[in-house]
Amino acid sequence: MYAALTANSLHTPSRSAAEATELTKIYGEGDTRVVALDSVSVGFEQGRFTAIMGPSGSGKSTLMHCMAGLDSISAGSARVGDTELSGLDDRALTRLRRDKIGFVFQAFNLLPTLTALENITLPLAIAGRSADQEWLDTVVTTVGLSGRLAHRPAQLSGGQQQRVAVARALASRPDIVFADEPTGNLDSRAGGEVLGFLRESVRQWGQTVVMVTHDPVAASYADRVVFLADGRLTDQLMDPTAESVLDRMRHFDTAARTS
Ligand SMILES: Nc1ncnc2c1ncn2[C@@H]1O[C@H](COP(=O)(O)OP(=O)(O)OP(=O)(O)O)[C@@H](O)[C@H]1O
Repeated sequence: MYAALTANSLHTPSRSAAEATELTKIYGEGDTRVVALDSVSVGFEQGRFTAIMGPSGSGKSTLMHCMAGLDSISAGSARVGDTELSGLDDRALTRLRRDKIGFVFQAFNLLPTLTALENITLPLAIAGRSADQEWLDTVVTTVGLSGRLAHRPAQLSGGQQQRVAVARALASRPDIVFADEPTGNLDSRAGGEVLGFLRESVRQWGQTVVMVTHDPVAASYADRVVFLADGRLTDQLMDPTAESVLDRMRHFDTAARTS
């Protein structure tokens, strides 16, 4: 039997790069009211790779979107670095996302008319910041894109496009990278490469990464997996392997069927 969580709370002992405290998100009202997150408390440790898992509809994307300032929160708080998100207006949230957060989405979200290099440096250009050339070279080399920088997204494979997206997320040295199903559109080899680069950014550069995934193999690249069910945190696993994640998921399935 796995240890039950008495509180809906998974705080980490050291300083968190981002933290939710009793975070609640409610969509709709009346008959359409959905409690997507129900008083969730969780910290995402600095310089660590955390995966968020759980069944479809359990609130994974909502948690990520609320923590990344992409969605408003209904109650409780969400903090990124020293910034409390709940008090921020749209302008301040945009600035926070631009300056502090890197994003990797399932659908790559590259601009088709720009080259790989232009896509990578676009967030910096929008922020009016010039790229740190040495850092950019390091990132581009690490993700294996040196020979592809002049290509447009349509001239790149899915795996290469997602590597551009990873380089774009890392280029500004953000406080935290949020990745939403980053390997969902990739075959296992390309997916493994992308996960390897995210893992490497944590190991080499102390990057903080938070990733939503359905895939136990993807989750095994993380240092820690937190599990959601019905908008609540149910468990966590440290130093996961694909087998231990699968095992935990089977346990939840059994518990759900017998409860
Ligand atoms: N914009 C919205 N309006 C209304 N309800 C929403 C909205 N976004 C999410 N929900 C609901 O909130 C709950 C949590 O959704 P969420 O997308 O966070 O789950 P998830 O775990 O990411 O699911 P999946 O794995 O299928 O992507 C679901 O019941 C969903 O229907």
